[in-house]
Amino acid sequence: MTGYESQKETIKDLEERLAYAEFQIIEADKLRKKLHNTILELKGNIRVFCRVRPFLSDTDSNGQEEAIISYPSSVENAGRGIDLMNQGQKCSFSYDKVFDHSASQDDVFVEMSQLVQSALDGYKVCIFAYGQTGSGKTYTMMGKPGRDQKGIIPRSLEQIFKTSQSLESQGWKYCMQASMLEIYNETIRDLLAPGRSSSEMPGGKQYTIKHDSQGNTTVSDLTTTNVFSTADVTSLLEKASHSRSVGKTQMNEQSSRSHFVFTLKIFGSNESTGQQVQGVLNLIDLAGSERLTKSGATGERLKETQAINKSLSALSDVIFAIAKNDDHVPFRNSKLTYLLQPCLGGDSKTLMFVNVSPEASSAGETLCSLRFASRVNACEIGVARRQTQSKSSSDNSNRLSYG
Ligand SMILES: Nc1ncnc2c1ncn2[C@@H]1O[C@H](COP(=O)(O)OP(=O)(O)OP(=O)(O)O)[C@@H](O)[C@H]1O
Repeated sequence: MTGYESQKETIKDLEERLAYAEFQIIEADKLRKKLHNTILELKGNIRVFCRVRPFLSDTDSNGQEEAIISYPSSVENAGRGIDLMNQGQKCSFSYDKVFDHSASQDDVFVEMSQLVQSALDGYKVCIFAYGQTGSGKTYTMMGKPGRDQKGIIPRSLEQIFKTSQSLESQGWKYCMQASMLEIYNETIRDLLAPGRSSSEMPGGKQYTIKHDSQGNTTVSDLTTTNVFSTADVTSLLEKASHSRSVGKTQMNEQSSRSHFVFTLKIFGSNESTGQQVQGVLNLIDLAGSERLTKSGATGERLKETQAINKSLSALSDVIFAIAKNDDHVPFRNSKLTYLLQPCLGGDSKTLMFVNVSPEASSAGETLCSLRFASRVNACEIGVARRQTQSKSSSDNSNRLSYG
């Protein structure tokens, strides 16, 4: 064999190996999606992760804080159980995952990156953080500046953009639209409205929540912005955070007094297979649940606290109605529950974080949060459906189908 022929042979061999490797990647990706969906279906739709905040230096200045939280050592509850001592009694709970005070932002995100990924596959995904004021919801969802401190929202967006780029080699093209709103005193505020200041609302805007027959949610007059990179979303998040209503209570100086809802709509199409997908990622930082007596709120703050408590109790009414399989679920009793209706009552993949504080002074609040989370964990809301459309079906009809 001549040198030329042997080189040709080598190239052919390499090409065959490359084609096989590409085939294996596609097959592995299909398997990943299938396994992930099977796991979610087996687990039911609303999953619950619990995260315990570390003691903060000003709450444990002498290192003398009494430990009220411990973790069961049994093998079956490892990483899933949490025990709380309240008024001399031990209360035990278990969830899909429990993160102790030492869990890093990275440890937390690793556990949910597959869930985030499924928004790109055409699912509706909803992740929300619930818990007492100062228990770490904003830290979990948004995080702090610095690579290691970034929370779920920036990490999810980084992953979505990175993965969407890598899927380009398989023929996928994605278009993404972001919107951000807050619900403050039962009123929706558009955090990306041009020229918006925290004290004034753009006139004439209605912000009416609507769900269509396919479970897609829109809020009228809400600003939606096309985003092409993590940097685009980061600058929108900065804009939104300036607009957010932040007040001061005795519980947490930087306490967020509103529910914050970040929505990323994802439209994907594959030129080679003709497939189209439409996914949604909802990331929600709820306002803190707190008792009126404990927060020391008066005047405007008291009104805010009452509105927050009303919408959080509407959330628990909805969850309890779903858990009991009631015919009527009172989604319309608050803006928050009506907005979340497709996530709570339908076909999306929903994960709730219950954030808890470790201090003995918060034991009562922690017990309430853990009990609520157990009810949420027991809810089965149906099977998540992927919103996808193939080219052949689009020839006959313009509607998206679920599959
Ligand atoms: N896992 C953690 N590691 C380190 N610091 C944390 C952690 N969780 C929370 N913190 C810190 O605790 C404080 C309160 O947390 P955070 O603001 O996230 O609470 P929150 O539940 O969002 O409160 P609110 O309901 O008032 O918005 C912040 O200073 C935050 O940085």
